[in-house]
Amino acid sequence: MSKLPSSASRHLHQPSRLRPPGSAMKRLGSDSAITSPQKKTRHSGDAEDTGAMARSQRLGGPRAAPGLSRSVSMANLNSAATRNRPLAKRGVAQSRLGASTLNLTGRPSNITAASATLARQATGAASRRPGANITNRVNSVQEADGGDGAKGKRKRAPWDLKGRLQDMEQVLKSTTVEREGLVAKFSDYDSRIQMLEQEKQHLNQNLQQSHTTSQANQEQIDSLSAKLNDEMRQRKSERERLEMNIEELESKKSALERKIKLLEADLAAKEDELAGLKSTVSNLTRASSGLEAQLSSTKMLLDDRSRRVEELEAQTARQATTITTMESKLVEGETCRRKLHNQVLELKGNIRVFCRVRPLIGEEIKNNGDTDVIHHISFIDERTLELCKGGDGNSSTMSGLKGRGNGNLEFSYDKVFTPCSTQAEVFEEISQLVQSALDGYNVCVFAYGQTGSGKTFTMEGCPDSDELEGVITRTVRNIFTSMKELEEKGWTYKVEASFLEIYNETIRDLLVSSKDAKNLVYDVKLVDNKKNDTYVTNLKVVPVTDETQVHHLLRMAQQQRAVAATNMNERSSRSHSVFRLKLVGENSKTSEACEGTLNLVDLAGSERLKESGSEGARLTETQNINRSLSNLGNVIMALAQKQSHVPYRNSKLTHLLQSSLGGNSKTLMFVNVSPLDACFGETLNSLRFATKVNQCHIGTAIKQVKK
Ligand SMILES: Nc1ncnc2c1ncn2[C@@H]1O[C@H](COP(=O)(O)OP(=O)(O)OP(=O)(O)O)[C@@H](O)[C@H]1O
Repeated sequence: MSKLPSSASRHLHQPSRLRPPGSAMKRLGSDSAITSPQKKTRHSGDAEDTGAMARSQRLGGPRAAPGLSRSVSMANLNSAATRNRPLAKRGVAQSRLGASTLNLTGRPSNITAASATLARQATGAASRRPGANITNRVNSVQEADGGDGAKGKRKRAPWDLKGRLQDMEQVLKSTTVEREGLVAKFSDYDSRIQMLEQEKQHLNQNLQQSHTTSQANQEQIDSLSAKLNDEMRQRKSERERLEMNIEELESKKSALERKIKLLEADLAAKEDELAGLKSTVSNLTRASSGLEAQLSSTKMLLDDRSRRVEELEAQTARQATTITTMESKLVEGETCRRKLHNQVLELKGNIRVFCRVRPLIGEEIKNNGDTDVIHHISFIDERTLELCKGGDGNSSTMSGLKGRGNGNLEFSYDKVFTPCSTQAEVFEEISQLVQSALDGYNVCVFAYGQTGSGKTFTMEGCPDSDELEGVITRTVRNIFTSMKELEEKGWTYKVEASFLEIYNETIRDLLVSSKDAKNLVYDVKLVDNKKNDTYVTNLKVVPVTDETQVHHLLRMAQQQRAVAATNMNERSSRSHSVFRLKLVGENSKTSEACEGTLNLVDLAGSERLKESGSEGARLTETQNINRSLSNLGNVIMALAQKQSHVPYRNSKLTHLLQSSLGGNSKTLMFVNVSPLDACFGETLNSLRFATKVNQCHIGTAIKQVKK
């Protein structure tokens, strides 16, 4: 009995020597926690413990202490053994086993509890008196026997001390035996406890070792974890970088894919183009071979042509010689032509008369019964017209006029233009005459007729219409065109223009404004007393080189002309206008030179005084006009009759035209006739005057050769 407390107390005081089992178990648990499925079946048996150990070893964790599993196995065995023992004995054994097991499982509270139980049992056994215990047992035996009735012994009577002593001895014996058994068991337990202690120490050492190993492993795990974390961070950043790279590459890839698609489309187009070009190249190759063949044939042809060219060049040289000869002949022919031309004109007469009847215009047609038929004038042929006036008895008595006996008068001139004649037709007839001025002749064309008969229309025309251009404009163009043509024949000309008017026997320069000409005196003078050539003092003479310059001068003169209204014509020109071109030519081939003057004169109206109804200033105008016109007739008559004195100086007009009316000039007079029935008398006067002029033979025109 004394051993039990010491043993129990040893157990009670030993836990301090033990490493806290919880920590070991925890380590094991933590080690084995990696394989949690095994943890669930951990306490199911030795095999499972062995498996756990094996797994623990495989995992590299601390090996489970063999003693621990052994103790557990033993505890299990003991527990199985105690199940077959009597209940009283089993309690002590269980307590011990429980203490042992609990020590191994490392639960200090359980150890304390087990130790307390053992202590209580020991204390209880020690504190109980043997006698009392035996008495109790005897009593309990007796009670049990009494209770059974016939089976057990009867309860001893109080007086049966001997019986009772025997019972007590018997109980003592059995108690002693039991005690001995217990002592043996205790000693057995002690030895087992010692063994377990050793085993525990061994386990603790193992545990310590495992702990150390575990710590090292933990450190290793920690460092590995840190490394792993670093590695993972690096991997993560690397992955992020790679993902960014991938994204970038993806975008690049998609851009490249788009580019590839574009390039593919481009490539397809280029391929198409290439195919087209290939076919073009093949076509061109075929064409080239054709062209090469053509080229070789062309080369042959060219050689042939080169030979031909050489032949032609030789021929050309021969022809050039011929041309030079021909040209010299042509010049001779031109000189001859000029001679013949002038001979023809001389034969025609040096003063010629053209008659022109203007058409009815505007209101005149209406007043004529809405017809443009002129009743009193008949056109017999190109040179003859007939004036018909019933009851005009004077006509037949007029000298020089043919009468048909019906009262009609017939007038013949070099040409008669009807109202239908155009400006171009009129000019056609005088173009050869004006060209004589280029040949060195003095030419004078003047228009005579009553106011409103068409003199200005004939000479100047309508400036705004090419079709209605008059004689002056067409003459200027014709002269410049002829000058150009004559250049080929060696002729070069200098042309000078002047434009004047004679108003009330006063000369006025139409190329100078009235303001500029204010203090200038214009007078007609003879260039040379031996000749009839005249000039006008202070008159502006403008050198001209082309048609445009002359047109400019004509426009200027037109503005300057004095135009006054009269009863006969609202635009009646009350002055004589004289446009003069001086043409000086030289022939570089023949060394010929010539000087001609062309006078284009628009005379003032020739109406009679009593019919014009003029008074005052207008009367003076008319008188001056009539005087100059009648003097013109007198000069022509004197020339025709070859009188010794020709009254040129009686009027400014005849004085100015002296050289153009004399024997060395060619003169053309237009007699313009009004179609109006009311103008019959004036028409008759004009036609009579023209007839007189037409009958004159002034003389032979002389070419003015410049020396
Ligand atoms: N052949 C013609 N064809 C058409 N109209 C014409 C013709 N001749 C003259 N005329 C017209 O008759 C009118 C008078 O003509 P113009 O002015 O030429 O007469 P004139 O004789 O010059 O008169 P004046 O002596 O008063 O200057 C003008 O309106 C003119 O346009």
